[in-house]
Amino acid sequence: MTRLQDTAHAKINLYLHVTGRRPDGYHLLDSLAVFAGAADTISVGEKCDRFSLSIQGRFGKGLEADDSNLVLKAARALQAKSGSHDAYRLTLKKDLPVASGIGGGSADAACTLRILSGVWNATESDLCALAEPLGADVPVCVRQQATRMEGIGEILTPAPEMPNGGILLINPGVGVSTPDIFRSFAAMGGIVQRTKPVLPSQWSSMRDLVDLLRQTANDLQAPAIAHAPIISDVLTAIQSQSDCLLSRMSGSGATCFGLFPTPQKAHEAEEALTQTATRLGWWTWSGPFHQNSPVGTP
Ligand SMILES: C[C@@](CO)(OP(=O)(O)O)[C@H](O)COP(=O)(O)OP(=O)(O)OC[C@H]1O[C@@H](n2ccc(N)nc2=O)[C@H](O)[C@@H]1O
Ligand SMILES: Nc1ncnc2c1ncn2[C@@H]1O[C@H](COP(=O)(O)OP(=O)(O)O)[C@@H](O)[C@H]1O
Repeated sequence: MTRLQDTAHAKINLYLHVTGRRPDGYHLLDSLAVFAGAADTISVGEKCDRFSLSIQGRFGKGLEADDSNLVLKAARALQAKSGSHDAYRLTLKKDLPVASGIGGGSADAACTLRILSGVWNATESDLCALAEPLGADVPVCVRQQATRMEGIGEILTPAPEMPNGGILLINPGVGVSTPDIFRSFAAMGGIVQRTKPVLPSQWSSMRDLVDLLRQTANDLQAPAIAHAPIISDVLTAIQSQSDCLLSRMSGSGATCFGLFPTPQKAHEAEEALTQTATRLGWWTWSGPFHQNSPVGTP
């Protein structure tokens, strides 16, 4: 019997500036993270002696359901914090590509914390404290709301809610390692001095948002293209769709996104690219941005 279920949404870095480096090697970032409707799903089933995980979904194959899985890591971290010996059968429906710059694993970890916080009455501040050691992207995924991320991802400031636009996501099926991309970033020249973007209190339209994004970049895009040149082809394919307002890579890649005036325009672009995507084995998704529901209400 399934007791609880929640969705772990794809995180999209609309811009990503690398602004510095900590003594431990982690990079300081300034990034506007938003969430797309595309998501994994996590379900909590029967109570049992030890946490167990079964994995389904298009991208489930190749992902181990062992102790390295961020779902189990998150569940055990919250169990330890709550002092409980209860454990549950967990199921992950993995519909987001793995190691693809949209934080699927981080979203899964945060989603697990949110669902189990309902079981153990953990507070949002408990979740935030547990999120940070699980990965730099996990804290932003706890709330799944438009957020400015700074530090290595732990300094979070609410950002204006997304306008009612559409987003197209394309992943060319090439897994990209985040540490490798940060290493290449340093090797290719490292930090570029940039003016810090000033975000408004709200966006009046998608065009308003895109005007600001045009003054920004994803600093990891060039190093990722050096690892996986196919990313350039994906960006060109998205940009060549009518009504595409902006195309860019998310995170450390290889998933790229296109912004459109409406979800319908994003669907039309996805349809126009169906043949290419099928021929080349690309994963595509189009639709609206995710609008958040509060923590604890799966
Ligand atoms: C680049 C970003 C941007 O949102 O997204 P993804 O490409 O992963 O989606 C994130 O910072 C990724 O966060 P996450 O994937 O959780 O990273 P972690 O597991 O904590 O770290 C993996 C490795 O990436 C490097 N790393 C990560 C984050 C950061 N701010 N600086 C880094 O240098 C480090 O080498 C670290 O060992
Ligand atoms: N539930 C999970 N989903 C995806 N990846 C996971 C998960 N648990 C552990 N991982 C590991 O985390 C790494 C980063 O995965 P992911 O979050 O999908 O990358 P990205 O943030 O680049 O999209 C993968 O290489 C994978 O082996």
